[in-house]
Amino acid sequence: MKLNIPVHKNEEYPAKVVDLTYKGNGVVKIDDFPVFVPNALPGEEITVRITKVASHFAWGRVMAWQKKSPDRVDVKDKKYIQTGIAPLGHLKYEAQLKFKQHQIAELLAKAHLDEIEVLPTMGMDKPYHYRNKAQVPVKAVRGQLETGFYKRGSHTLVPIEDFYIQDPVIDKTIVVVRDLLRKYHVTPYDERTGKGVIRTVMVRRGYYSHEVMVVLVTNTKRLPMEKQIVDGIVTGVPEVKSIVQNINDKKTNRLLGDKNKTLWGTDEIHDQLLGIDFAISPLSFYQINPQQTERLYQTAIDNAGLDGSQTVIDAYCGIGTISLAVAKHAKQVYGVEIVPAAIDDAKHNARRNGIKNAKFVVGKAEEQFAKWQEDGLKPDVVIVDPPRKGLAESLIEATGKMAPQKVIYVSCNPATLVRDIQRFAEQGYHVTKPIQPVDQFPQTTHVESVTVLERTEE
Ligand SMILES: C[S@@+](CC[C@H](N)C(=O)[O-])C[C@H]1O[C@@H](n2cnc3c(N)ncnc32)[C@H](O)[C@@H]1O
Repeated sequence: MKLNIPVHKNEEYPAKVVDLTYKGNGVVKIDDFPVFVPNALPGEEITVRITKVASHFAWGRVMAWQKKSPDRVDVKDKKYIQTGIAPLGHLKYEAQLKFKQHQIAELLAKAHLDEIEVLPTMGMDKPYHYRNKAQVPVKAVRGQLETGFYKRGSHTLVPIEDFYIQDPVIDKTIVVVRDLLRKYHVTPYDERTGKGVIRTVMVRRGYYSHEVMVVLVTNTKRLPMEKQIVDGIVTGVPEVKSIVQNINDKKTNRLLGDKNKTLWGTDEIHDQLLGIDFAISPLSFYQINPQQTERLYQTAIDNAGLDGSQTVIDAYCGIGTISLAVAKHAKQVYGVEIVPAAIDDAKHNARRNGIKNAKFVVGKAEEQFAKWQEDGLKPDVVIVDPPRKGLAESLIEATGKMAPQKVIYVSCNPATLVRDIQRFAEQGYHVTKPIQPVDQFPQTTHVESVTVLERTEE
């Protein structure tokens, strides 16, 4: 069957932007045919040039604006759009927060769940400079060693000094390291030839502790001019507590290798989340935006309604952030997580904080739920914080059988959240409070939220 496609590559059309996708692209319709246009906002009138045509949609680029949205802000630097550091950076922050709230509301409406209310998104007072971790590639650009970020969908490095959404101390640290690598002629890794020394610079900084960790990822066992570079970092970054070499000598897209060598200072740095002290080593997972993580998880914990007598399951517990914070308000907490290293960190952090009523298990949450159910475990509250794909159906069924009074759902994907709300209804659980979105990643399209489900049917 021949498809009737009304647009052609490289042709230009006048168009009105009618929507914004969940990925932050504007949508225009040309004879009802959808065209996705980056950097275009609803209400804008534009001239669009078609860049790519597929069978049911096309991509386009804005060539000119006839009318701009009142929600548009000037992007500080076009590099943030080119690299995808701030894909919503052209939208006013208040409009970003509404965009996130509406995304959940629209998906609920499509599922005929309009009766569930969605609260305004909890945002940040300063929605930039929030990231406590940077992983920047190092490459030769026109013969000079540069640090920066890749252009979207490519391995072309765009040199950047101010990353806008990262802690500025981290940005400064990267420049100090870059200048030392240049000064001592350390060669950047070349992924085509597999030659060169330095691949990536990773920097972490504790939000409360201010402790800085610098990780130099090398393609070689030895870091040339090690002493000079370490001395230069210690002098140039007063808050540094740990300098580590991570060896990654494989031809891979993975950023970090498995082997770490502490070159100076401690093996780990520390920071607090929800009053718990966490040890962070080079390979540990740790929340990227601590201020908003505290608000997101505190919302979840407050809604659990704990008084010290309850048994709580924290599914997809990662390094146990929620479990360890919940432990002081519960009788017993059980955490399950698929990554063994994260569970090691959770146990390590429980011991360091003197927490004895949290038990952590490595495994697939869906399988562990079936085991707990068979063992007769009767949690009062189940907290879930799954990855984007949401919950396995079997986990929802096992939850129904264990019959907790409440399920607190921390979600990073509204589409799977709405699907799972419908599946929970089949088990007798209904949303009893408005959903609370929390902006964990300002300037990006990520949408996090907390939903409270209660057992309303036997
Ligand atoms: C959104 S994160 C939760 C982070 C956690 N609350 C914390 O503070 O560290 C989702 C977690 O689910 C884990 N995960 C993914 N699939 C899983 C599965 N089938 N069973 C258990 N954990 C899984 C991931 O490794 C990740 O740590």
